[in-house]
Amino acid sequence: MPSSPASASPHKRPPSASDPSSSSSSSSSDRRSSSPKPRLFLLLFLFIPAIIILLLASLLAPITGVTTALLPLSVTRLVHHHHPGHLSSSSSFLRQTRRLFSLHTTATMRRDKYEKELLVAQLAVQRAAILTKRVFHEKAKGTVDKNDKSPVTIGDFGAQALIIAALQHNFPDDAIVAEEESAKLREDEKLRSTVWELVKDTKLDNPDAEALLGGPIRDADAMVELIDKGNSPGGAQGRIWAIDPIDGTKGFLRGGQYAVCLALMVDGDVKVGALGCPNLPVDDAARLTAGIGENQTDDDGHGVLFSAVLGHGATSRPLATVSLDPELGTPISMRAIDDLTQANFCESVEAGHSSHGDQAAISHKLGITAPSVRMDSQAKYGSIARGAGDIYLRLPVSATYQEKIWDHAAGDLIVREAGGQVTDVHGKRLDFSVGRTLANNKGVVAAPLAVHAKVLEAVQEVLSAKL
Ligand SMILES: Nc1ncnc2c1ncn2[C@@H]1O[C@H](COP(=O)(O)O)[C@@H](O)[C@H]1OP(=O)(O)O
Ligand SMILES: [Mg+2]
Repeated sequence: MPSSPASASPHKRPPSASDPSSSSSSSSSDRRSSSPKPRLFLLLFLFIPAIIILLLASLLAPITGVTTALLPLSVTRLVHHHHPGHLSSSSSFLRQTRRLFSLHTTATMRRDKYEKELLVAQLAVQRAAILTKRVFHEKAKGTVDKNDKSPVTIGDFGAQALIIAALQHNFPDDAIVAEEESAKLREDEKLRSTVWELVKDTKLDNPDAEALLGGPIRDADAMVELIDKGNSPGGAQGRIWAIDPIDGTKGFLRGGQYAVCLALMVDGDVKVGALGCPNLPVDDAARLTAGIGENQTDDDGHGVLFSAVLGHGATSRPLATVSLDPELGTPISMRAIDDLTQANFCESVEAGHSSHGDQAAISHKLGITAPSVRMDSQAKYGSIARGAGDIYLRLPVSATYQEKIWDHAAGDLIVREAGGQVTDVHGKRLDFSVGRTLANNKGVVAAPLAVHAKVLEAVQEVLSAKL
């Protein structure tokens, strides 16, 4: 039968030499009732460590990313739980201390997940993608000029303005590297009003999500100013967003693949990436087909959003699903390739962007017989990340061309988080810390981690004369 606690029993057990618990409990209760000094000692025993923890955690906060806002709350709880009535339990104190630290660890992890950044990036990409789709359909109706590059220009400016508006609203101190600058828009009144007509009423159909992005842009002048906020020189320090409002302009025009691309770099390292691909199938299991490069408009319910946060994996979800839950989405991973001869390649449609001849020679060297799938934009990165394709090569054509960071930042992270490796043709990781271009890199070799070295070897053998 369980014995009742000594304090609750009207008949105290007699102290026994063989029963240390009873002797200590009785002596401690005696001490409690007879002398204030031990109480003071215990108070100090609890409060001094609590204060030291507070000071230490405050000092470490800038390094670890722990939000100091949590500290007073935790310490208050700690102190409350240790009023004199509970002072006898040192294990309870240890428990509370552990809880305090675990609270801080959770806070750090939450912060490392870049939850808000991911959510804003996803929603901003989704909203901008709606605008690009509207431009495409206006073009089809003949409302915007079909014969020149104006649909691209309108879509580029409009999407960039909408994304920057969302970033400025949520992270006003962050720098932005974006592809477009507004000079053309300032000169051309007609172009400006066409872009404004589209921008002013492009919104997410979820009012909470739209509010999170800051709602509509005030007026056409504000829109032009926002576009110019994307003029950061980039670099190795601080938080910098990279935007490509429409990557794959040729694909966009031909109803093929294009992507709305957004990534956050912190001190030169990509932490968050979002890629909206309006003309890719929603289904992650659909393998790439030769015809994926054209006539793939979103009319058939296409459109996928890829996202990744460094260290937290990559996901995909339908581009049409607007949600305030950044974790909604299906984890994606690259296809495990046992036999490299069964792999498939994707590459640029434009031979001027990546050497088709070198790619064919590399395929041959690796014993790959399937013809490469040609498609525009970072949709290639998204496609291999979800195992629809396997390998993406970008083989330099020009000795002087420097790849732009906005053409690779989101895709690089999404592939690596899906179990891939991304390097240049020399085997170096892409270096996003040296400005607006990848000045330290040449070309791209993206493949599942397990076969990347083998693919790189073949690339280097084929390119040996040029490297
Ligand atoms: N010579 C080149 N080599 C590699 N990429 C290029 C070259 N010229 C332009 N690009 C860029 O390739 C990207 C499209 O890639 P993809 O062929 O994979 O769709 C575009 O952003 C385009 O940049 P830009 O927009 O400045 O023309
Ligand atoms: Mg681009």
